[in-house]
Amino acid sequence: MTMIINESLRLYGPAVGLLRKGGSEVRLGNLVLPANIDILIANVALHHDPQLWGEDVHLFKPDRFAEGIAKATNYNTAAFFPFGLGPRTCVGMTFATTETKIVLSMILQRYAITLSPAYVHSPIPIISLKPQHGIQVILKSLHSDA
Ligand code: HEM
Repeated sequence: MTMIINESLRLYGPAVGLLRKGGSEVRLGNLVLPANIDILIANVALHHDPQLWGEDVHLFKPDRFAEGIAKATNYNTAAFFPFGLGPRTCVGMTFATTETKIVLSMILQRYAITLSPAYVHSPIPIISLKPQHGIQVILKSLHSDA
């Protein structure tokens, strides 16, 4: 389940970018960032970069994470950060992933889920990334008494 959550966060993480404000002028490789610059770090771009993830970057492949995040990213910390990076990293990260696992386990113990033919794949960033037309699924009870 961890692999599935990580792959979902890679392709469809709710936070598509992080905002930072530069203090003083700083040199980053060939770039000189002036003082007081606003910076948008688009993690969504890095999560979809074929140079980091390979030509199948757009495919949903949880197996990428079979040996953990470090191996999946080739030990590149800046390749995958759905919860941010550094001292302001998301304080709800463990809570959010644990809650997701509990809720998914509870649903999957009771229902088989298939995607409805009505579903239209259209992720859209409106503050956070969300499915523009919702996610229509069909739940089939696994228990005859439910
Ligand atoms: C899948 C769910 C979530 C995602 C993808 C997410 C993502 C993020 C990201 C990208 C940041 C900014 C980190 C940075 O600037 O480096 C952040 C900050 C934060 N998140 Fe989350 N978050 C999630 C759930 C939660 C939950 C459930 C809580 C609270 C229970 C939470 C509380 C916070 C707080 C308080 C901050 C600000 C931390 C700070 O500025 O020091 N988040 N989150």
